[in-house]
Amino acid sequence: MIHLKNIRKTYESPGRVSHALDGVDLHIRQGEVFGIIGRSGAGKSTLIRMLNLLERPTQGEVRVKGEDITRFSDARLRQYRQGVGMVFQHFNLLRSRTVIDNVCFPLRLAGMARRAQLERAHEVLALVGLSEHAGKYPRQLSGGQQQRVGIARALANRPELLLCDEATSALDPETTQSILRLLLDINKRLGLTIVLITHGMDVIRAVCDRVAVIDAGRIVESGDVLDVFLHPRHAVTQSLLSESGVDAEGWRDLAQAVRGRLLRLSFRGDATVQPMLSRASRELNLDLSILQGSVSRIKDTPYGQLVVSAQGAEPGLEALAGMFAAEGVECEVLRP
Ligand SMILES: Nc1ncnc2c1ncn2[C@@H]1O[C@H](COP(=O)(O)OP(=O)(O)OP(=O)(O)O)[C@@H](O)[C@H]1O
Repeated sequence: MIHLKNIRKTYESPGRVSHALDGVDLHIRQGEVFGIIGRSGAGKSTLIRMLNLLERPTQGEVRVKGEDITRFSDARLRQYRQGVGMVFQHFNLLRSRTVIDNVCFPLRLAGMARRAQLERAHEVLALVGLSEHAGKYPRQLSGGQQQRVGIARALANRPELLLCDEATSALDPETTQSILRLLLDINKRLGLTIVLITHGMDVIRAVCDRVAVIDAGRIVESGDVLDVFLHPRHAVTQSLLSESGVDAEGWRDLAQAVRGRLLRLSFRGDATVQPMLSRASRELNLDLSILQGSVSRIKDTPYGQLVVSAQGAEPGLEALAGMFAAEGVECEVLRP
């Protein structure tokens, strides 16, 4: 659906040139939830704003359904932007307008008649669970409710693409989860494509299908969220994961203290709940001990990773990898 090709964005101020984006290539598929994660100043906001041209690239193409939107006329761009909703970290609601008027705002800009505006606004308020708050002012609502208004406003014009600029960063953990559930529900029910930026891996894990990690204006790693969580390659990805409690390397401190072969096992889906360790121990006559492990979910898919030491006779050790492979478990030898 969206292809970013060799995007560069340079900001120049007296005595300083800043390369906010430095040759970004990215492909976002129709109907997916795509996450862009990186540290502060990495270029996330600049990147997401390329998708509705709130920022224009210094160089490169932003292709949406085959067309380079950087070449659109002003009128064409206005029309394109009506098909793109945006949700902001600090909600950006009009404080002096009621909830319903905030949601009507983009519909009014699009030239819709007042009656139709109200009808559509009530529809999207129902979708985000705020029907009974239509006549209130933003200050009368909690942060989570205000963000729901922001989402309703972004959906009013029936966009095909929803951009979320740190949409949950100003919210507490519980409210964050409820907003993320709402975004997932919208993605499934309306089939719209969602692109979000965040600095938290928990957000990526909860809602994204695919992820790109950005650092100093470059995409340093990208792929299916499961693959990136199970096999992070870049140091930035590894440290972002370890900050969110997914530490793939913690076993190293214990490795000296145990004997035997060290294996890293990666499970996904049904394999996560199979009693494979006890079976391997029983059938191959091995002693297995766990040095590190985690089991969690990415969207609806359970996944897990274990580091185990295996001790026993050579034939049993040799058969172990094959037994795991037959069950769809990846087995990596960390120490022979
Ligand atoms: N209008 C601007 N003028 C000059 N430099 C800018 C401008 N906007 C962004 N930058 C610079 O571009 C780089 C990327 O900024 P950007 O806001 O995209 O990062 P970010 O990853 O979204 O950071 P944060 O998480 O802190 O919002 C930074 O070095 C920033 O200082």
